[in-house]
Amino acid sequence: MTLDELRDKIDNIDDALLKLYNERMELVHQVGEVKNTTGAPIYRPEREQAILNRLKSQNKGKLTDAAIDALFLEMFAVARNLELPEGVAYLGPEASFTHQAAESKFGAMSAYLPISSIPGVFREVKKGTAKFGVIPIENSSNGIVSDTINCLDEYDLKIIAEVCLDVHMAFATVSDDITKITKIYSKDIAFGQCRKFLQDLGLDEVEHIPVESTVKAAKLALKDETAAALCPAVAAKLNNLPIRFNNVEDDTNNRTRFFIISDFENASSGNDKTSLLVRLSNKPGSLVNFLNDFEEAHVNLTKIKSHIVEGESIFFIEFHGHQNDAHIKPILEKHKDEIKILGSYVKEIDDI
Ligand SMILES: O=C(O)C(=O)C[C@]1(C(=O)O)C=C[C@@H](O)C=C1
Repeated sequence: MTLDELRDKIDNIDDALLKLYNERMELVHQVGEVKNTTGAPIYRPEREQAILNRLKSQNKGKLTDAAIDALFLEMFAVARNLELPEGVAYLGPEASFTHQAAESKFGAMSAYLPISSIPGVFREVKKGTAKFGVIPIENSSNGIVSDTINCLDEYDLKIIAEVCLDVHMAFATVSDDITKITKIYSKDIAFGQCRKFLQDLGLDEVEHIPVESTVKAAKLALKDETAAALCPAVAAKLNNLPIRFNNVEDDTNNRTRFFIISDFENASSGNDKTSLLVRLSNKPGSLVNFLNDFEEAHVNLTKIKSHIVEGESIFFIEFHGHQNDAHIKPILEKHKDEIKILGSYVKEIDDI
């Protein structure tokens, strides 16, 4: 076939797709009307997951699972915005890793609100300025984010989804001579994550200047020929700062997990994870007794981390399953005075 013939065929398919998209959006609009009468949430991660699973299992074409995710998640985000435009608050600034995590769930069309602190994200969701909040919960190198645990404890909001992102750093500078670099801007945590790279290039001795965000680091490096920034590639691109080296972090498996919080509870998807905060009495064996109940019910515990809130020790616990599953509900009921259920949500990863 000639190029023109191939393009004619593509045009025909695009016309058919447009018609189908509009037909689908018409139905989505009707779903929105039904939900409006009952006050049901627009975002249903478990329904989206079920659609994706069904499509992937019947897929016989060139599309990979990741490609199906990319196409359909964007379409769901557009659909949700047509049902009811809802804001997304995230730990900013723009181009932060949390922003990327937010965009991976809420697509290009959502109204985003960068917030400068984790408690600020919780406040804005609680007030209703935004329907959803996106915050980091843990990083594979740096562990649990205490601010997020504190806020999950303090606020009556639910975890409704998790997102996991590979965290890659770029070394970006306007200088084309690395030996002229006298200072590097980044977030304090990032210098430690890129220590070997800095040593290898003889940049461990130059001044390391910690700033609030890697986006700010990119902005500062842009103004100074003797400076560089360690920042996500998107932050460098957003500021037109040339990237000299990509993926400069020591641990190339560096990953961060994020939570999406809102004011509603998910229904079961059949592939869920649940997060809890647990305050146990200060008696010998109380933790073992608590955990035994999960073992006896064959519940797979995936995480247990102790955390101090105002001098008091609490546990952050996660397990596979939904809080309403028949084998889990009785355990949560038995311990209801000791636990705070933070949410059940579609399991994206087994553990970070
Ligand atoms: O099924 C629903 O509840 C819908 O609102 C429709 C739809 C979709 O586009 O298929 C859109 C948003 C929800 O998150 C899940 C699915």
